[in-house]
Amino acid sequence: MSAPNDHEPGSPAYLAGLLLRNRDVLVVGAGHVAERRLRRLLEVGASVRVVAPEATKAIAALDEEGLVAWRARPFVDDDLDGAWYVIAATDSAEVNAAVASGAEARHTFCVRSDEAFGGSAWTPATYNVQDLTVAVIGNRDPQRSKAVREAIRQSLGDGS
Ligand SMILES: C[C@@]1(CC(=O)O)c2cc3[nH]c(cc4nc(cc5[nH]c(cc(n2)[C@H]1CCC(=O)O)[C@@](C)(CC(=O)O)[C@@H]5CCC(=O)O)C(CC(=O)O)=C4CCC(=O)O)c(CCC(=O)O)c3CC(=O)O
Ligand SMILES: NC(=O)C1=CN([C@@H]2O[C@H](COP(=O)(O)OP(=O)(O)OC[C@H]3O[C@@H](n4cnc5c(N)ncnc54)[C@H](O)[C@@H]3O)[C@@H](O)[C@H]2O)C=CC1
Repeated sequence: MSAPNDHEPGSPAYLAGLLLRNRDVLVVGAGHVAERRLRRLLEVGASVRVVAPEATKAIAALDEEGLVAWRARPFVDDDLDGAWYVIAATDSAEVNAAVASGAEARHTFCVRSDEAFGGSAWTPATYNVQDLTVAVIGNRDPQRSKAVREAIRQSLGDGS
């Protein structure tokens, strides 16, 4: 399946602060990448549905606690209905492509975790200090984005 976008590498992302509180967010896949993103989505109050046959212990525990709604089965296209934002984080390129193309058809922003240009959004390296959120997006170099975030964290100090 071809990538729905045709960005040039290096084309900048338009950074928007999504207000996801109580908004439906779909996470497809429940492995370690999904787990990292879920934490952040829950911090901002999103209403998260997870679809995956298998989940990490931490995600299964969040489901038990009622903090996310996990459907223990493979993705189907209808799962995308109603979602404001989608994360495709399965270990199958085919499934991630199907998620991204279904989201594209619905004009719903979607991160494709295994192929940057196959989706319509990227996840920044982020942290919060008081009422400030710092987010860094690079060009497919997450380690660099992480390092820049840490440099900003140090320059601000934890409490400022
Ligand atoms: C394009 C983007 C789209 C997106 O997924 O949103 C993307 C894409 C890809 N990442 C890959 C690999 C890894 N990414 C991480 C980690 C992070 N990745 C994040 C963001 C982004 N990753 C977006 C770009 C943002 C930017 O460039 O600024 C962070 C910042 C945010 C977050 O994930 O929360 C978070 C660090 C934050 C933190 O820790 O705080 C690790 C480390 C780990 O997992 O421990 C690895 C393992 C290897 C390694 O270390 O490089 C692969 C290859 C996958 C494969 O091999 O198949 C692709 C696919 C591709 O580039 O096409
Ligand atoms: N963007 C990023 O930051 C990173 C991306 N990756 C990429 O993300 C992918 C996922 O990585 P991990 O979370 O480590 O994988 P993992 O193997 O821990 O988890 C994969 C998940 O996908 C689910 N899954 C498989 N088939 C499915 C289907 N048909 N429908 C719904 N869910 C399905 C599995 O049940 C499991 O929950 C990797 O293949 C890699 O390409 C890896 C590291 C970082």
